[in-house]
Amino acid sequence: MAGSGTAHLRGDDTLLSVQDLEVEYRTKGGSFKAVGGISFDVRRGETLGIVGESGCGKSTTGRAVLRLDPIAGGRIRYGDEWIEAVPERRMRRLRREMQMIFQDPVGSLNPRRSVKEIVVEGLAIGGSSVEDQKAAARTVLDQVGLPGERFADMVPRQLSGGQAQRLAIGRALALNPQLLICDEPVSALDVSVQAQILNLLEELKQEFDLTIVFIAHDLGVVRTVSDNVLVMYLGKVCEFGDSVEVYDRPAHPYTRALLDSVPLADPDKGFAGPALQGDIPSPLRPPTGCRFRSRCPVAQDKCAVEEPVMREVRPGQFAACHHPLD
Ligand SMILES: Nc1ncnc2c1ncn2[C@@H]1O[C@H](COP(=O)(O)OP(=O)(O)OP(=O)(O)O)[C@@H](O)[C@H]1O
Repeated sequence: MAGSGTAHLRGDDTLLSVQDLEVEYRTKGGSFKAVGGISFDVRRGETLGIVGESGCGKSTTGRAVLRLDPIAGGRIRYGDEWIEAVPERRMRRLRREMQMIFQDPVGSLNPRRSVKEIVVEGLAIGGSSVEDQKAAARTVLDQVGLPGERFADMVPRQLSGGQAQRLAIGRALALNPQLLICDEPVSALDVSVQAQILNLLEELKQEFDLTIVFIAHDLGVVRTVSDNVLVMYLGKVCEFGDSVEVYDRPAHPYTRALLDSVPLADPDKGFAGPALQGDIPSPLRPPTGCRFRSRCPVAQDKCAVEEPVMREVRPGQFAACHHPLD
């Protein structure tokens, strides 16, 4: 459940709980909240998709969970620990359990290390013997579809984009993570390769009981992998719910517009877009009231003066909108 701040209930199976998170950046033009008070829970074994247009704060949210960006407000609970409060030494250990996969796999890998060394790098921190490390590296490389005999001695630039992303996933897996934060992991890849990487993530999730936060601007991609989906706009959550429900019956006009902008999201309906008119307002000067109102086809006077709060529009589906869609 999202957007309800500390009021929400959490079951024991919640691995990650983000509560009223705020992240502020300082720029030449002034400081602004890239994430303006968002809340969500992720259960163990769940994949949560986070979607929204470029700049809405998806990556910032992911980085804040790993405390790579300073948390300006709110709380993040991982397991039994409060991320914003743990000492940096403990945080470094927790970051092994919470691995991040990035959009640009080649850029995220050390160009001077071989494939084998990149995987072993993570294992070495664990203090295992050299023989154990080699065997574990071979296993990991097999698991991500890069058989050691062919790939072990290559360097990242010799790999295709898809192979490099497999390696980045293998490097993360070597650390035995519980949570994977995948930040646009397939956006830079060809469509056919995208499907392979998504399948790989799904297989690994099942095999290793992973919990995944999957960040993407492409709703089509998120739909195929997510149990729940969180839709963000200008640093706020506008909709949250079961991904099938949200896709089939979006309640927020922004979600509707995003869906309509996806070419052939539904082959029967064809391409309904471009549905999103106008530019995203500057985060330095967001609109008053509802942030989406300047681009919203159903906005009315109230939307300019009163910020909508998240409320349950259908069981398990929440939207921050004064005029949710039926
Ligand atoms: N280090 C930073 N300093 C200042 N502003 C930043 C910084 N990082 C991100 N921003 C700004 O914060 C806002 C949110 O950025 P963020 O990268 O989280 O969005 P996003 O939804 O992940 O978009 P994208 O898909 O383009 O990465 C944007 O306006 C961005 O320009």
